[in-house]
Amino acid sequence: MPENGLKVCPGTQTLDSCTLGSDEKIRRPSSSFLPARVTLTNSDLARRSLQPKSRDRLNTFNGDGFYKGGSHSFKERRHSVGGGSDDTPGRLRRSRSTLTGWSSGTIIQESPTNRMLSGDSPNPLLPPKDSCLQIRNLRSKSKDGFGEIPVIYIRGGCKGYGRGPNKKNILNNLNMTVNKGEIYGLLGASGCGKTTLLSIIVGRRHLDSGSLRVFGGIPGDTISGIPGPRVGYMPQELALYEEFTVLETALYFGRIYGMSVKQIKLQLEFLMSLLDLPHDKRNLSSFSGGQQRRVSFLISLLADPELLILDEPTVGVDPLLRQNIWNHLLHLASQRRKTILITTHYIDETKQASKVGMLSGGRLLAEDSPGSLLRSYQLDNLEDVFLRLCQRERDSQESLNETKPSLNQTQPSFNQTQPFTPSFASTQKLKNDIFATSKVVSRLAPGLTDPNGLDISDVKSDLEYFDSEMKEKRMKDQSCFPACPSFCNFVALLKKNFLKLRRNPAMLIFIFLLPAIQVVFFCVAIGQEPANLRLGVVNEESFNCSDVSTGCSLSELSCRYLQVLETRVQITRFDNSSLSEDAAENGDIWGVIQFKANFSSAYVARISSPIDVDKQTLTDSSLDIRLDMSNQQVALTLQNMILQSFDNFTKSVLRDCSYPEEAASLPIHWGEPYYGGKNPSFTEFMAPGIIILIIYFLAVALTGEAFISERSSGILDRSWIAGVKPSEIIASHIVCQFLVMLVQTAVTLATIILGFNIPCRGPFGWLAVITVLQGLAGMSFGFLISALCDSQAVAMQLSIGSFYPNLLLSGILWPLEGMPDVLRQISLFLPNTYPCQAMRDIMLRGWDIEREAVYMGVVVSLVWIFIFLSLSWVAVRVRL
Ligand SMILES: Nc1ncnc2c1ncn2[C@@H]1O[C@H](COP(=O)(O)OP(=O)(O)OP(=O)(O)O)[C@@H](O)[C@H]1O
Repeated sequence: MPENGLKVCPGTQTLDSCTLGSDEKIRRPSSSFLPARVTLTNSDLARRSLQPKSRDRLNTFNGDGFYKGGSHSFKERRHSVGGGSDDTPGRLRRSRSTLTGWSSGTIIQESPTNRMLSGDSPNPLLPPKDSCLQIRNLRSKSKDGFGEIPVIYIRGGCKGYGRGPNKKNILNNLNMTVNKGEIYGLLGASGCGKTTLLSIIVGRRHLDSGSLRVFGGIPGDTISGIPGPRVGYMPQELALYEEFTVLETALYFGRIYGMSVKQIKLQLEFLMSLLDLPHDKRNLSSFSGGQQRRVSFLISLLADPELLILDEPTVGVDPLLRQNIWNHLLHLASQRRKTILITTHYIDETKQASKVGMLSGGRLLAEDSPGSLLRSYQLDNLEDVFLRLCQRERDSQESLNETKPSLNQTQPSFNQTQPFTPSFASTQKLKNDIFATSKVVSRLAPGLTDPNGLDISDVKSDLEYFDSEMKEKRMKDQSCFPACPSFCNFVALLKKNFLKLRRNPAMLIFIFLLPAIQVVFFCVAIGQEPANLRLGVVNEESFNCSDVSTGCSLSELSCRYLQVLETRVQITRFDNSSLSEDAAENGDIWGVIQFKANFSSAYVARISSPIDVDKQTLTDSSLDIRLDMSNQQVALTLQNMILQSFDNFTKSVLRDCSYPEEAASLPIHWGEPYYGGKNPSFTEFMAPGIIILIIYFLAVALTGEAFISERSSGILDRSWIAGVKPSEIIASHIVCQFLVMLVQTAVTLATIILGFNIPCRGPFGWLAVITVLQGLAGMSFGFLISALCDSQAVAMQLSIGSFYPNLLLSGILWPLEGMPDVLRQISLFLPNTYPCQAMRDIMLRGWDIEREAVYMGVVVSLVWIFIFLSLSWVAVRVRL
């Protein structure tokens, strides 16, 4: 969008942008700097378009008389002084306005507050003069003290929601001027775009097209002071931490505004008395709705801002207090020259405003002082004026629909979304008149070519002037600006984060103990050898085994073997194989061992002379075993027990008969393992992965909603408008979470290593470092999720969605060597894979940091932290 040019809102017809009605007034927005502005009726314009050129003298007047003048640049206007008022004529200002010469126009005069001399009265509550805040509070007055630039200046502002055919235009070529010291009451039906407009002014949203300047700068540009303490914003929602007291809330926002604790407390005392708020230490959650609204209002006043933007501040406030609030606003505007933009549904209260803007159909139907509006429409109250304007809009819209159906067909979304589309013409003839008028106007003033009724050259020069002023100020203030607020904001955010944790001690203890609790569950429930497994036995040699042989006795050896086996499994004896099979098929036992009637003699023959035995002897000396293999872990454990028991049984027989034990063993010798014990447990294999999993995903869960609740409650917006930056939010969360994570890591490692004797053969320090880094990676991922998601449900789904790939592919549950090659390569890029292997190598192999596998665990964790934080920062910046 060209900043200095004006264009018609996308999806809006050119003619729609004109502010003319059939007998409506034409305002000249470009003459917003003038004390006296002129509005013309449509008939005036039409008449003028037919007048000979020589009669179109350009005159400026203020209600009493005319000032004949031509075109002057904006800089010339800065030298103008005084102005007219509603009731009393003031001194004249020179103007370049090309339309001020039409004598039949209605005069829109400057409000009394607008005529006040420049310069704020000294405020004892303001931060000290040497603070950065003070330097940021740029005076909107020009160097020579005259001709202040407007505080809010919007020309041709367009804003819509949605895309393509679903796009809803909310603001359509809106022009608005709010001058210093004015109370500007913004009126409009619910849903007409008031909040949208306010959020654009404070820099939370951006115009699709058109120009906006606040304090002469573009919101978001640090030198404009927005976001920052120059603006006090009260949103419609509460947008406060309900678990905080009023003082804590004030301290949080006050620090962001750069105020000292003393200043905050001083200001708080005054504002609490003004707003009749209770001086107790209750949390805001126990305040009534009206009291909460007043606290919200208090926060917007806290830094004594130059510009107050109040979105329905008097909702839920009793009439007496409402009048108090208005009295204070009037005092701020008249005595302190504060500028106040206020939306309200109580139309009547805006009669106290210096100017009222009536928003409908995306633009201001009228923008004038209440007195002028009442006089112009000859009505008693503003509500009737508003209704009259809306009714007129509706009528003209209907007549336009009747006469020009094709116009609507081309703009379906426009008409659907804007019931009170402004009436510029009710017939084609009228439209032609207006275009003819525009042509005359452009002949009179060469810069005026925009059929929307805007003097493009005026707007262009205004914007150029603002920009040059801002450039000058930026150069002057550069030295102090960047450093100071960041530290103040960081401290404020950090204190707020810790306070939030402290406010909920039960939750804090739970957060600290949760990893330990999970580790205990893991160590107790997972990795232990299955016990009390039931095995059926059909022993044809001896059913009861009443007489178990000992020493070198070689009879009833089956009973001797079962005696060894019984120490590890539960044995159930069956008379015959059909009964045991039934039990196994019913799931009562995990398997059946069957001995032949001549097992002992056949087995002795087999081990005595293994080469000479016949096939029958081999069969009779074998144990017939069938297992239920449905549970691999149980089946493998049983196989292992049966084999080990048989090995022990054979060795004991050979030993008792004075034969070498090894004679019956497989000719394999298992040496000392390089790493780990001879009988490694599944727990040891799983422990490193479990530590990572617990720490990483607890961090994801704890930070995954960090921004979401703050964003949905409007607190994030409010903090941002107060001057907080995304990097500060992230940094404060990192510090806070880091300390929480240190405690979690200490508790987890102590539980697993000291509590459950899981060995850590390598350097404990590096184990702790990788654990903490994994927690930070999880925290950063949580930030990313919360920056991307609007709702907690979506964030939860994303967290769970990421949990399973990490669990299954990172080698936590199963060795990477068991995966297909491609998947193994992919899994190496996951944030937990290398760190898990590194921890396993430290704990079980005892490796140190010089090993590649270990330092890769550190490096990969750091890389993922960087990636997640960078993406979070981008996401927060884009979405904040
Ligand atoms: N983020 C958004 N996405 C889509 N539409 C939106 C969004 N925010 C607001 N709107 C729509 O824009 C229109 C103007 O909303 P806005 O909140 O500005 O109205 P309002 O005049 O402040 O209303 P009220 O007086 O009830 O607070 C409404 O129709 C609203 O539904």
